Amino acid sequence: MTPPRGSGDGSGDRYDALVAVADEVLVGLDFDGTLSPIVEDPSRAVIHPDGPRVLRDLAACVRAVVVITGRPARQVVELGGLDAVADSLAAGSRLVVMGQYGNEHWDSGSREFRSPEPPPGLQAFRDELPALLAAQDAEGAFVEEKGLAVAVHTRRLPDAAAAYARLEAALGEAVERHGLGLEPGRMVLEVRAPGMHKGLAVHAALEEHRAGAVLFAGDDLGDLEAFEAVRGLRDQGLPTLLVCSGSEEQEALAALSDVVVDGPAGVLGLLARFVEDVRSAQEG
Ligand SMILES: O=P(O)(O)OC[C@H]1O[C@H](O[C@H]2O[C@H](CO)[C@@H](O)[C@H](O)[C@H]2O)[C@H](O)[C@@H](O)[C@@H]1O
Repeated sequence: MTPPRGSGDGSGDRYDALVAVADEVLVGLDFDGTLSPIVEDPSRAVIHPDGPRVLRDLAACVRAVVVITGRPARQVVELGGLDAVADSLAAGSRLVVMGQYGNEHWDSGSREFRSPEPPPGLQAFRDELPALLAAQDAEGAFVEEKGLAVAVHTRRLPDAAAAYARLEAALGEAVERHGLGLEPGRMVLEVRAPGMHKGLAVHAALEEHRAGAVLFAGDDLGDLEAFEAVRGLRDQGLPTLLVCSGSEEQEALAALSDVVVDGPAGVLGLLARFVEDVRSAQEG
């Protein structure tokens, strides 16, 4: 099989190794910037048009497809049209969402949402936030309420990068005072409970689905721990493939990746091709 476009040293072999053990593969996918194109308004970040079909076909040939996202699980099910995808799944397919960096859970079988209580300290931080934004000349920042977290977006401010830099320092100090964690992302600073991250979510998913191989795709800093976890699994001998959904805005994952593709369209193109290659291998 031809290695995927943009592949670096050894990535063609890694891709082929995953095709060969497809029914053991856990596919972990970030949502924003990986399955849905980045837009200014987070409530409008719907899945790429090819997403539902590719997720359905992929789920039919791997152990499980797990969307591992910073978003609330309920929001990703809505923005991804995942209830409809779940309705269309072949018997035995598994589609899962691990929301809020692995703190929340939804799956295509039960369709139930599980979520813990918000972290202590979050309400006190919320109360302080308007004054913090005003002190940094960032009153216009969009504040996204996530239940277990609060995300401060600078994308729509006149000088988004400068506002981001000012807020990163100020929010960092407040977050520490309230015993919370700061998650930096693409023009977003998220305040949430410390402890959980996507690397732990990858390990939990691997165990839950008894998977023996991993493909993970992401685009942003919140995916770093997942990339590191997958590289650790590779060192232990598991077949793995790391896919970066490339953008000019965030390049941190490219050096850790086996394949860099062009945004969500590129990720879904690679996954569709993976499905085709698995089907060909099974037929022939
Ligand atoms: O883990 P993810 O699925 O990548 O979620 C991380 C954050 O994504 C969202 O923000 C990003 O997407 C927005 C819509 O395209 C964009 O406007 C924003 O600039 C991006 O950072 C989401 O709104 C956050 O809650 C997530 O934490």
